Amino acid sequence: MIGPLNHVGVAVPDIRKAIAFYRDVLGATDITEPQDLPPQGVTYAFVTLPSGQVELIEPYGENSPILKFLERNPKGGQHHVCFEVDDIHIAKTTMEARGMRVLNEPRIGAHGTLVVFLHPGDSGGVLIELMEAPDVEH
Ligand SMILES: CC[C@H](C(=O)O)C(=O)SCCNC(=O)CCNC(=O)[C@H](O)C(C)(C)COP(=O)(O)OP(=O)(O)OC[C@H]1O[C@@H](n2cnc3c(N)ncnc32)[C@H](O)[C@@H]1OP(=O)(O)O
Ligand SMILES: [Co+2]
Repeated sequence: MIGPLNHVGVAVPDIRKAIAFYRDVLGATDITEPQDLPPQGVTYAFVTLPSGQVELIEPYGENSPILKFLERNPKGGQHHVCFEVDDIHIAKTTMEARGMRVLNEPRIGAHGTLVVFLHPGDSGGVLIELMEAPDVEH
């Protein structure tokens, strides 16, 4: 059921500084313009490296879910990993059946498909995002 790793999420205090680092120091390519995603409380941008994408996320708004993370990690840090699934609804019920706390109802994520998050307390301290793979026929 769990498909390929889609991206590694990195929380940052300043997304444009972070983009400059990934571009100028690491040579990232295909860098997207920062986009606000108010319902998810983040501003995000994707940078591409040979092994895949890094998603840079900066808090958006006072209720951003990453504000406390950045209070704990003021310079930013590795925040989550995101795996693709064919059907987010099946994935959600399967994860719940396997004892995972799913933190939200499926909602649109940065790639424009439905996503859910698993509570890191159930997944070895790693925040896991599941996203419905783009271009999957339903
Ligand atoms: C969706 C758009 C985009 C995309 O790709 O499409 C994104 O990925 S945006 C990513 C930002 N959105 C989210 O992270 C939504 C899901 N996250 C949450 O609901 C919260 O961040 C939550 C519940 C994971 C943590 O909330 P909060 O930090 O406010 O609660 P606590 O401080 O009480 O933390 C509880 C417990 O979890 C540990 N924790 C928190 N964040 C992380 C993390 N990123 N990785 C691992 N562990 C994390 C924290 O240390 C606490 O642990 P404890 O042992 O209980 O002290
Ligand atoms: Co993500």
